[in-house]
Amino acid sequence: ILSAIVQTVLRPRLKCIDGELCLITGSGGALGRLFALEFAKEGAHLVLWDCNEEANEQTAKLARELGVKVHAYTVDLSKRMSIYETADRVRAEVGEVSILVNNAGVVAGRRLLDCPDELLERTLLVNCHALFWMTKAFLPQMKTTNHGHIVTVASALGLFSTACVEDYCASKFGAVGFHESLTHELLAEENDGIKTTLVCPYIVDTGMFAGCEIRKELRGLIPPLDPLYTVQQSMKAILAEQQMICIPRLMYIPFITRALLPWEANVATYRFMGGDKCMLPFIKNVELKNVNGHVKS
Ligand SMILES: NC(=O)C1=CN([C@@H]2O[C@H](COP(=O)(O)OP(=O)(O)OC[C@H]3O[C@@H](n4cnc5c(N)ncnc54)[C@H](OP(=O)(O)O)[C@@H]3O)[C@@H](O)[C@H]2O)C=CC1
Ligand SMILES: CC1=C(/C=C/C(C)=C/C=C/C(C)=C/C=O)C(C)(C)CCC1
Repeated sequence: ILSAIVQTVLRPRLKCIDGELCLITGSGGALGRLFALEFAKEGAHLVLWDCNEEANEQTAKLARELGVKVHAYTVDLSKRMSIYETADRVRAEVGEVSILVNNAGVVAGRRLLDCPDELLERTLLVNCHALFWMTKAFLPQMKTTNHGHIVTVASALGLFSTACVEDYCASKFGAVGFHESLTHELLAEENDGIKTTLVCPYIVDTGMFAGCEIRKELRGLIPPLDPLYTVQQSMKAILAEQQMICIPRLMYIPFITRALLPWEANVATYRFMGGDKCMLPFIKNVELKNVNGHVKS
């Protein structure tokens, strides 16, 4: 506890990652692209994985302009063999990855009973199962050198839940459990040179949860996060080798009260803050998008 207090009060030393090889999944997306650019600014060479080739190439182009080596791969993270085959290619064509940022994520955005099974399954495959295959592919080499870092971009919804995003909450609670168990394993085996960081943001203004909102009066108090701010806070935590970060810090409160308060008290708080129905406008948005082919505000 004392060490945690000292680390909070004093500015922690940030590690140098110049020349390290960093793999980022979902690097064609909003947060993935910003992670790529922040890691590039720190001098890390990049391996970029995304299913969206065009968006990924755009990220690669932006990162190359910062003077680092970048290799982009098109991969479907919902397919185990696609992950293993691409990992083999990375090892043969680029080298050994020492920083792994598991950032790619999806959400069905439909009510459970209206949602095709495949869409629910995809959320678990991309947000949770892929963590197993990525770790199995890249941890062995990190273990041989006792050096590396595995970052899991989960969510505040991996620490507490809300209504109508069962697929997403299940996958992100899974990601949090995976991260914690892996961290304990590395510590128990004294692989103390391999660090882990869990990133748990609240709504980020990237469009992924467009429309998701809490009670109007409270929106000023807990506004959606700026994507760059989210990534910069995450970077600080990663470079400080911090085990976990909630963004904003306020998100530690529902995480703690979930365990501390009786269920009914949590339900009352959700109702009061508009946390109970926050996903309904988001789901409406997805519905409109599916009907019209574009998102309406
Ligand atoms: N935005 C938010 O409010 C929050 C997001 N997060 C988490 O942050 C992470 C990044 O989110 P964000 O940047 O907003 O999302 P984006 O949708 O902008 O980026 C996700 C990227 O992952 C790609 N991707 C999706 N499925 C696959 C797949 N099967 N194989 C390979 N790549 C895939 C997407 O491609 P395509 O676009 O083609 O689908 C996209 O480029 C996610 O894990 C998300 O859960 C956490 C908290 C809040
Ligand atoms: C449930 C709940 C809240 C709302 C949380 C929301 C709206 C979270 C959205 C997170 C997202 C979209 C994460 C994506 O990964 C409050 C008001 C904070 C506190 C009361 C309980």
